[in-house]
Amino acid sequence: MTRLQALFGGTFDPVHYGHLKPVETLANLVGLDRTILMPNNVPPHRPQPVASSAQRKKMLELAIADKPLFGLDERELRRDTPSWTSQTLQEWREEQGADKPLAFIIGQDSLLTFHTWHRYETILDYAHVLVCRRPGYPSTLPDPDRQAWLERHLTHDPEALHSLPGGKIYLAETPWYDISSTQIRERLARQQSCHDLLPFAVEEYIQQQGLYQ
Ligand SMILES: Nc1ncnc2c1ncn2[C@@H]1O[C@H](COP(=O)(O)OP(=O)(O)OP(=O)(O)O)[C@@H](O)[C@H]1O
Ligand SMILES: O=C(O)c1ccc[n+]([C@@H]2O[C@H](COP(=O)([O-])O)[C@@H](O)[C@H]2O)c1
Repeated sequence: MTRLQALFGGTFDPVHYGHLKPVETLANLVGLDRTILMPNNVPPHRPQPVASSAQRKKMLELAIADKPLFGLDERELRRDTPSWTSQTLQEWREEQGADKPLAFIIGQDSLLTFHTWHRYETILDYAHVLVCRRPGYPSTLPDPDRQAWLERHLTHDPEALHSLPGGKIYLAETPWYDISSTQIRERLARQQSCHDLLPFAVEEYIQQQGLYQ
């Protein structure tokens, strides 16, 4: 069987356990040997991050140094235009060939805004979308047409993710982590500890760089 490959895109300002831990469970649920974290350079739908692209990349490297499941993809860091996921996945699909099973990982909050993404409807032409649960966000879409769109693409069968190149949405039963980068930035600005929220090496780097003060 061709193995499913997955990219997990994000701003990662900074990376935290709410990114890493659900994806570790997701990997077991669907059979991912490797998950590639992909920091964006110019986030399409939000203000520019506080940390530079180089700092966000370094924090990711520190976070995954002892975790063989994870790799890093720097392709979006090499582009100065908005990091449109549809464009990135189109390029990735062209590199990988038409038949290879590919997936893009998002959290539930991203699924709720997915229909606002640039050329969102093309994303499923290039890859599956794997969704991790996130506390505080509803598990259904508010608009009936969008919910119908979701249901047309849903699969509950991880095998389908390996046997088809793309086109399916899988809602994974991953554990809830009530952690956000915003919460971490705010806590650090108030000199509060973030020990339980992100890897120690990342916290140490943040202190060293004087980030989020
Ligand atoms: N706690 C979490 N549980 C599940 N998914 C998450 C969690 N935090 C982030 N994600 C997902 O990871 C991806 C990258 O998220 P991002 O880097 O924007 O983190 P964030 O914590 O949402 O950041 P910010 O607070 O700055 O908006 C998104 O698809 C998001 O849905
Ligand atoms: O392509 C888009 O229009 C688009 C809009 C919003 C987010 N994204 C991507 O989705 C991923 C998660 O985004 P964020 O803002 O939650 O870090 C990240 O890779 C973004 O580049 C992509």
